[in-house]
Amino acid sequence: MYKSGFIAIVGRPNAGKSTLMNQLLKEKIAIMSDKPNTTRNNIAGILTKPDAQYVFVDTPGIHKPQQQLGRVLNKNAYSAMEDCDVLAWIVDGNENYGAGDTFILERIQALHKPVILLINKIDQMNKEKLMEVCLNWSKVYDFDEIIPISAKKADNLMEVLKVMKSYLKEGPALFPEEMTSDHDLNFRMCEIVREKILLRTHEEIPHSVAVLLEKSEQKPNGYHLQMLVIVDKKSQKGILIGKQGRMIRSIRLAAQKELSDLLGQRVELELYVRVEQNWRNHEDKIKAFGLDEFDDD
Ligand SMILES: Nc1nc2c(ncn2[C@@H]2O[C@H](COP(=O)(O)OP(=O)(O)OP(=O)(O)O)[C@@H](O)[C@H]2O)c(=O)[nH]1
Repeated sequence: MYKSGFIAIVGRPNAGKSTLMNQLLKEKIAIMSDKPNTTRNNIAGILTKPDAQYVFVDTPGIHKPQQQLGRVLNKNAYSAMEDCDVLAWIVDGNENYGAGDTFILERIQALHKPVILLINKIDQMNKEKLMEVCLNWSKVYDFDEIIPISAKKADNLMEVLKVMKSYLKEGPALFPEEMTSDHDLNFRMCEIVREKILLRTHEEIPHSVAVLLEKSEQKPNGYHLQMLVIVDKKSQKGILIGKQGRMIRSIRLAAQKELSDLLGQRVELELYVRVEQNWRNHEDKIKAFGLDEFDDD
């Protein structure tokens, strides 16, 4: 009996959603960093097995929004939750239950869908601690399943797939077998650049950056890409460029390397930094940068 369906991966920022999805798919679909709210769009990763097709939707970490962008990100996440067959709520086992979890719990309760709790980062816990964490979480909600995992070490992920499958519907594959993501190449290329920025910057900058592809051209000596990096303050532009252009160069070289791997050929990347004052509070700009996936809601 073949099964297929959508699994929304939800959780607080930094819980490990993208790591989990990339591990399950054995391919880098979503970018990762230690900065909260790395993921902005709902990213579908598709895993096709002989007996089932799993369509994972990696949602932006749900959080109390401070800006218009935050509200849009939450809206993207909620929409994925409404459309899925089963919810996988991933939590960082090292973190205590907090206000951010109540926020998610309220949403989950309203949906009446099967919920699998994944207690992540067990590689950082001993057995006693893990037992205590499982017990504490079992009091929070009547979860359909609780599975301790380490997304990073790919620990217990076969069990996760087995359990998820039991909640999928009987039916044919929803996407072609060879497809691993529903995001196009341009999006993935911009995300690679954004990841390199996130890995090198701190505080407000990671949240203030958007990356747009301006031009892509196939030339005899490889692929030429021009990308625009948008920040929301003039001071951030200076930081991103760095002393004698060192920071932007380091971002460019790291991204260029990964882009070459992705495209399987030589890549020449040009980066420009532009200030769009306070863009995260302007709905038209959020839409223009492709971050509002449901702008007709
Ligand atoms: N030790 C350990 N670290 C992990 C594990 N899973 C994820 N991490 C780390 O936790 C951090 C956040 O992981 P992400 O996968 O980007 O988290 P996310 O939930 O997608 O975050 P947002 O995109 O901000 O919502 C990264 O530094 C990961 O390397 C794990 O199983 N063990």
